[in-house]
Amino acid sequence: METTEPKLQLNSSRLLPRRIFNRAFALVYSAAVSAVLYHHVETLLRRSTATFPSFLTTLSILMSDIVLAFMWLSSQAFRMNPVTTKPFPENLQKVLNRPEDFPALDVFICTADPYKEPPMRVAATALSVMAYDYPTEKLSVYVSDDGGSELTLFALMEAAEFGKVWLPYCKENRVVERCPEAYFGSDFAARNSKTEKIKEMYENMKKRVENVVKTGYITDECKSSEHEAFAKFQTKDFTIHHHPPIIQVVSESSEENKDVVGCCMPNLIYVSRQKSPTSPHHFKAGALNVLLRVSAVMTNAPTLLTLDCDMVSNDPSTPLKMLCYFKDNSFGPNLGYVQFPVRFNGLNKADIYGSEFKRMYHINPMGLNGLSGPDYFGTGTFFNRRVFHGCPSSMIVPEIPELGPDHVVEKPVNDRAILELAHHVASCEYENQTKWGSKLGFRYGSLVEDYYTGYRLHCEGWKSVYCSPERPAFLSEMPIALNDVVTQTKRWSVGLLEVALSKYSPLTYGTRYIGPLMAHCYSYYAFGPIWSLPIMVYAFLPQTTIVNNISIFPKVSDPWFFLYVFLFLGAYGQDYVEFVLAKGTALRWWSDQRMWLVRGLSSDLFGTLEYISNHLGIVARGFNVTNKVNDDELRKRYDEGKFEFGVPSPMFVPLSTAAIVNLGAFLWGFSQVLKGRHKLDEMFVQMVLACFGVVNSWPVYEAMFLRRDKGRMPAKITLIAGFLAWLLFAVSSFITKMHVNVGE
Ligand SMILES: O=c1ccn([C@@H]2O[C@H](COP(=O)(O)OP(=O)(O)O[C@H]3O[C@H](CO)[C@@H](O)[C@H](O)[C@H]3O)[C@@H](O)[C@H]2O)c(=O)[nH]1
Ligand SMILES: [Mn+2]
Repeated sequence: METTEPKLQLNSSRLLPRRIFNRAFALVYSAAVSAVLYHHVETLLRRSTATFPSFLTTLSILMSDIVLAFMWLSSQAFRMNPVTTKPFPENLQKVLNRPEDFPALDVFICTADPYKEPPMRVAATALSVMAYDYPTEKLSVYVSDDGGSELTLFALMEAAEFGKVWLPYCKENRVVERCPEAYFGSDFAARNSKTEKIKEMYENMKKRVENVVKTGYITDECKSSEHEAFAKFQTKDFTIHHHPPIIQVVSESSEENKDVVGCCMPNLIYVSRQKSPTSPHHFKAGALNVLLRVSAVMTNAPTLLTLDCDMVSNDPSTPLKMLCYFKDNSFGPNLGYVQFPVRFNGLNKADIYGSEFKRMYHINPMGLNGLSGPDYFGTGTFFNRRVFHGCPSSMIVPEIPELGPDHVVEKPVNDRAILELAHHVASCEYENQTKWGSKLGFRYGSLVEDYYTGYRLHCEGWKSVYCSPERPAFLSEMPIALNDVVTQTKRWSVGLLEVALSKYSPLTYGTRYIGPLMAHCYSYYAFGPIWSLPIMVYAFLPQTTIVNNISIFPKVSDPWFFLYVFLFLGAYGQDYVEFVLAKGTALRWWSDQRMWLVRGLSSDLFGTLEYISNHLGIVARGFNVTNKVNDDELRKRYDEGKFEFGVPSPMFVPLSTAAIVNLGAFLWGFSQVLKGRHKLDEMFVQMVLACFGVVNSWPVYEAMFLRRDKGRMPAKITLIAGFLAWLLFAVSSFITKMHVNVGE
């Protein structure tokens, strides 16, 4: 009898048992949601004869609850089929044992501003992936520099030199932290003379790079042999917004370029695409498309990895884990990308800004795993290059054969003809009258090009996998000042609305192409900015009515009251349980829900306004790059768990006003109850909401009245917020009195 070799399992998937509970709960909860909506409509019809303010109040509550119900419904799609997966790289090694068996891998790293994104950090990211446990001759790292800065190029040249020592050292000593900064700062760093020597080399290189960044130019003695490379930046009229394409092979994978033990080095290529004030450059998506083309011409690896410049590798075996999916035939040829989670370094204990984004980066992707797969996070993603060339069943032929996914590159990266073509495909005009950005490559039209591209790929029929190994594959950093945080999420809000309200809206186009469940998942994000409406209403309306002695919710003895209790505790309870099951702490959960409220009152609201003004042509769209430089004082305050206000940002006004309004309403209501003028059972729901607002606003009060450090709330914002709160109370009581008088 014929014996077949047992097939080695490359990965396993597990359907989470909680789906049964989720489905049952969704059924019960949807009955409760319908009941409450019915209740509102009924009240509204009854009140249409009542005074205008009370009609308006019920209408606002109804609209808010419709939004909450819609968001709740969309979020259920994530809960129907959660799946986790696990790769088995040890089995893969038995299948692929010769370097030739590995597919080539092109890594894309994007940077855009040497002052917001320190070149040293970009260099560390590049080094951490150059040191992957992967055949070096198969590995190419491309750095896209939208900042068009010689400082970044200088840092990469230094990194390439240091890499010749660092790569063999890592492999010899089986170092896991292959970002030198992380390794030398950790307790795992070996203590011996060789390590000390390498550490000193690293420190010296860091000093050189940081010095150059501080002075802003590269002195002649810093420049090694590559004089001519820097000359490209010194041409007349060179600016960030206007310059020719610059492509520089910093380190070449060749016989001549070896590390200190004689092994081949990976390719490291610097790319700064051409910029011109008259051509749209489509931000990061545009940069990635240039990298797609330049890399196609130079190496054309079938697998790609996209990384933000601040996302260092934390596990050298990640590419093997990725191959456990791409090499597994059961996924079929439709597997488009493998997404690893975004995890963060240096968050404070309570993660005050909810920077972990547990729901977006961890809980929801597990839910998507049981459908067509996770959305694309923009970083930490391995792609099959083929996805950028049309749907799985029919390939779109590119303008020139060298850009096709099957094209074989036969010349070295430094070949003259290759370099010439690479410069050509990195020019501004190249994309005119082509399908790049619409049918080819990363998609244009949204500031969240990652979300949008992933969505369009799913619509074309590609699938994806979310793989979250125990040891984080990558580590990134998050902004630690509130203004930076909400500026980042404001950009996301604008980008999401651009998708939600386009002809590719997940609700319409999505439902047609990816089915209702996936479409709801994508809608949940796309329409996310409308959280702002119910949050604004619930932050101000019940509070204002307390002060005007109007009861707007069922009283405690009313059976409808219990419905409210169930809806509130049910949603919060389920959210809490999921958060804790995803290894969250109660403290971090609290911060997470608070940030949801903060975003509703700042970035979601301002993002919506920005979207509207972009649309009307009042303000130009822009990608505001997140600041990645923080001073020590700010870091210290963050580590102590203090919110950083500091700057007089307009985005702080609504949340400061809400803080004052809630406190005012709560104190006033409480005193009225004590004096017997308010009946507590009639005002109970409103008082609970105001109290909830007060508890959530605690850091705002501290920043307004108790703190003296630089991160406190600017007096200007406190004054404006105080005035607005007063105005709200005054106007509302005027209207109420007027209508009472009219009614009499
Ligand atoms: O014109 C641009 C603007 C940005 N970037 C790069 O894009 C990356 C992300 O920018 P960042 O300012 O860090 O934005 P974040 O909001 O932190 O990034 C998240 O959101 C972005 C979409 O808004 C995604 O592109 C990112 O992958 C995702 O991590 C960085 O490496 C930038 O250098 C460019 O290359 N060109
Ligand atoms: Mn970022």
